[in-house]
Amino acid sequence: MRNTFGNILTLTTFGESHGPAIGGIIDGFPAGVKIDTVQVQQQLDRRRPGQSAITTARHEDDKVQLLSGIFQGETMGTPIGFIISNKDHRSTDYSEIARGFRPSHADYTYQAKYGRRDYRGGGRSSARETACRVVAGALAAQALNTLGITITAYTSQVADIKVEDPYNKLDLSIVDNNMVRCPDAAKAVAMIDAIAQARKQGDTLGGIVTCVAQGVPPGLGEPVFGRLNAQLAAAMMSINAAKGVEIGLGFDFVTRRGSQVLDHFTRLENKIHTTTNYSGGIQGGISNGEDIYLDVAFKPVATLMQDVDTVDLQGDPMVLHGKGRHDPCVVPRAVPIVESMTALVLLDNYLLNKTIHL
Ligand SMILES: Cc1cc2nc3c(=O)[nH]c(=O)nc-3n(C[C@H](O)[C@H](O)[C@H](O)COP(=O)(O)O)c2cc1C
Ligand SMILES: C=C(O[C@@H]1CC(C(=O)O)=C[C@@H](OP(=O)(O)O)[C@H]1O)C(=O)O
Repeated sequence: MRNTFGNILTLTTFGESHGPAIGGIIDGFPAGVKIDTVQVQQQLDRRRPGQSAITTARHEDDKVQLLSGIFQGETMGTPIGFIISNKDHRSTDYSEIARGFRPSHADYTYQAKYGRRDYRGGGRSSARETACRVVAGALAAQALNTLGITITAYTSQVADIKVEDPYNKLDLSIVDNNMVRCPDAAKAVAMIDAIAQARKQGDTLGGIVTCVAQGVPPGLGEPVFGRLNAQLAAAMMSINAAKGVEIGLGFDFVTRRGSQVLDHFTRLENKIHTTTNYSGGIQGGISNGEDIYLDVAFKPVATLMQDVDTVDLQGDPMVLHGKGRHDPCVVPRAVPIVESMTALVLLDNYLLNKTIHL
């Protein structure tokens, strides 16, 4: 199992959902970046379980302990180690799952790959691991902020309830005004209601997180196999339950003619820009200086609070009785995770890029 992300800036994570702790090591982080640890904790609070009526009821305070690499409020250029305790695990919820496989979770594939698995809370396959990405992503975002780069994500769809306005017509400063993290207040109410209803029925919903990175200079990304869009897509698809990524117009390009979707050039304040941004800020795998925006589709959570037919370890039929504390929809908590993965990819590429002209 490869547990490390990145080229120059790397993140290695460890830990299982019901073990004593999770944590990570960030290597290659540049020296001299001022770190606001309160802001790192705030970002973790946006992801933590038990934060609202529409998330898992597992209560973790997710207080991060930064162990190394930061001295007198600044990064040292040395490895940044950190740890987060697991305190509210309830492993008895998983006694049936020890005997059988949840359809569409990772129980069967882990068993097939390793011949064993930590069934408690899904072990390593649990999205609990994403807390580590948020620590690293929050630090990366602070480095990017000093370069004038900002990253904001929000919930743009839950089931069939969709925000129609594009990101640049929305007020992204109000994303956290509601618990589903949707900047369209009316749609947020409908989304929250839909998630609450699904939860009552013991069911779950999917959704989309949209993310925008602003202030990215032209020139980030490796032009062939390491295309910036490929790296972003891989980073997003490494998030639990992510099943699709679109960059710029994405799949909507398919129904347009070339003449309708050219991003024409113009000169603005003595710099070359485009008048539209169908490309989502990336052309030829390289950032072009426009906003980078992308959508990540998340499937409905696999663990249902109802009886589910499955098979046991021998392949004989069995019924799983829905039990435990699970998210009825991952998107409200996926918002800071998508921001974090975007920040890690962009900072990594900034550090990788030797030819960038600023
Ligand atoms: C923020 C977040 C929270 C999640 N919460 C749950 C959960 O409570 N229960 C569950 O079964 N899956 C949950 N998932 C999804 C599983 O972790 C995921 O489905 C599992 O690891 C299998 O991977 P796959 O769906 O990518 O194939 C969550 C995912 C994310 C991103
Ligand atoms: C613990 C977290 O979320 C968990 C993600 C998760 C899964 O299968 O991904 C299953 C649930 O685990 P448990 O049954 O142990 O509570 C969620 O609560 C977290 O995100 O920190």
